Amino acid sequence: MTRRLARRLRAAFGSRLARRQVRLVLVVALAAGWLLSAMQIVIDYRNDRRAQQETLDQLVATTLSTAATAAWQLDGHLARVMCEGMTAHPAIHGCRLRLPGEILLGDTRVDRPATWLPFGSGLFGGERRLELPLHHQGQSPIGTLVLEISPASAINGFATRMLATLLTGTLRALVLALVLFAVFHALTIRPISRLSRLLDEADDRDFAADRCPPPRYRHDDEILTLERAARSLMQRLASRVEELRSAKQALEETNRHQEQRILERTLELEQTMQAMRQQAYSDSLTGLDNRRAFFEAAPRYLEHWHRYGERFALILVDVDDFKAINDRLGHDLGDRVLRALAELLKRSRRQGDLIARFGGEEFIGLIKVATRQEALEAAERLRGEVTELVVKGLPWTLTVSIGVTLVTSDDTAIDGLVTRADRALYCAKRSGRDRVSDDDRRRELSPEK
Ligand SMILES: Nc1nc2c(ncn2[C@@H]2O[C@H](COP(=O)(O)OP(=O)(O)OP(=O)(O)O)[C@@H](O)[C@H]2O)c(=O)[nH]1
Repeated sequence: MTRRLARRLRAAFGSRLARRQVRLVLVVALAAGWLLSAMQIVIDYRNDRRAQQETLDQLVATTLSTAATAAWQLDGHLARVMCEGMTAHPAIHGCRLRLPGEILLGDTRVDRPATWLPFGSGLFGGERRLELPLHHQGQSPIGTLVLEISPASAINGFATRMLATLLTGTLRALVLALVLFAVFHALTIRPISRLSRLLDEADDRDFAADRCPPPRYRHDDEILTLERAARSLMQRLASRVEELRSAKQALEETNRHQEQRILERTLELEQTMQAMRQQAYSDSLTGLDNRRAFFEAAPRYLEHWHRYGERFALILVDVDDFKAINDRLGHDLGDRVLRALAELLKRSRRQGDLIARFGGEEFIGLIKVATRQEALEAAERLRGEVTELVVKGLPWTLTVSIGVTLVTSDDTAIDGLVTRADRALYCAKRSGRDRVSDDDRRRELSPEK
């Protein structure tokens, strides 16, 4: 219960608008309350003074004849009773009946409480003394009635009433402020606070799905209009956000699709380039590297020689009388012979060797060897294996001539090596074919047939 009340109070006074309104309402209500109290006090003061004066006048008027009788008859008892009656009035604190010759027939004084209102004497006049001459049947004065008047009790009474008026005025102002605040709060602050909370806390998806309940507000006024306008604005915003979200998703989907297509295209391109590279660097008939591939790769072999001291020999292998195979047995058989020879070269190739079709019926190779002798032996072995090749449709033994040259430290370009090997090959051909020749000795190494 207490917690609920505390929550309600927090909700009521939590907003800045509410706090500002409390201050304003308090100031206005207190100012109005105190103004009304001040007016009431002024009226009260005037009435009080008039009433007091009238009472005093009446008292004096009714007492004067009694005082005159007491003075005429020199009746001290009557004078005392009269004086005691006079001092019973709160404004009179002294009463004296004085006969000529300063003889006192009656003298009564009472103590009055002091006044605590600082400006009381100014408002009600200070203490004063009334000396009223007493006459009997129109004769010269037979005595004097002396009254000492004090405004203390009037001032105190007035002050007490003034305080009560101020207190009730303040209380009334506070109650009024509370009522005004409650009304303002119910009419404006609460719906505005709810609306601002609703706008603050709701998610755009809530607005899009119309999941936000409207604030409980039933008055058809500007606040309701504001709430409707805010709701419609938020709904429009929410639908725009939704559109943007879908557009973003569609864009991301398209991007993914495009990336996928780019990847596929790149792969296709790479495969095409690989195929083109393959075509550009390999011989379509035999599958060996072609002349271009050989000339691009060969410099690396020379570099190896110079950097690591690895030794190589260049060999040129040329089919003997190949024209005769073509002319007599047909071009297709010629092709088959070239393919069979290429297969043999591939089989006998060791790791690190570079073998290529140099052109026509000529093959070239950079083979790893330790010495010139080893190079010649390898060439010789190859030549022997060629003679054992069986090619279907070829009625005679296939032979090749091989030119060999060793790579030396002076060789910086592959062209010079090819020229040397070609010279050795020419030498082998001229010496009768089916033999190996090296460029140094310029003679065939194969036994004479
Ligand atoms: N079938 C076929 N023949 C080719 C190919 N390339 C070149 N030729 C033929 O190879 C033959 C080479 O003949 P030549 O240069 O006279 O050489 P050869 O007849 O072997 O004579 P030597 O080399 O002196 O023994 C020519 O007839 C070319 O047409 C090819 O790819 N396929």
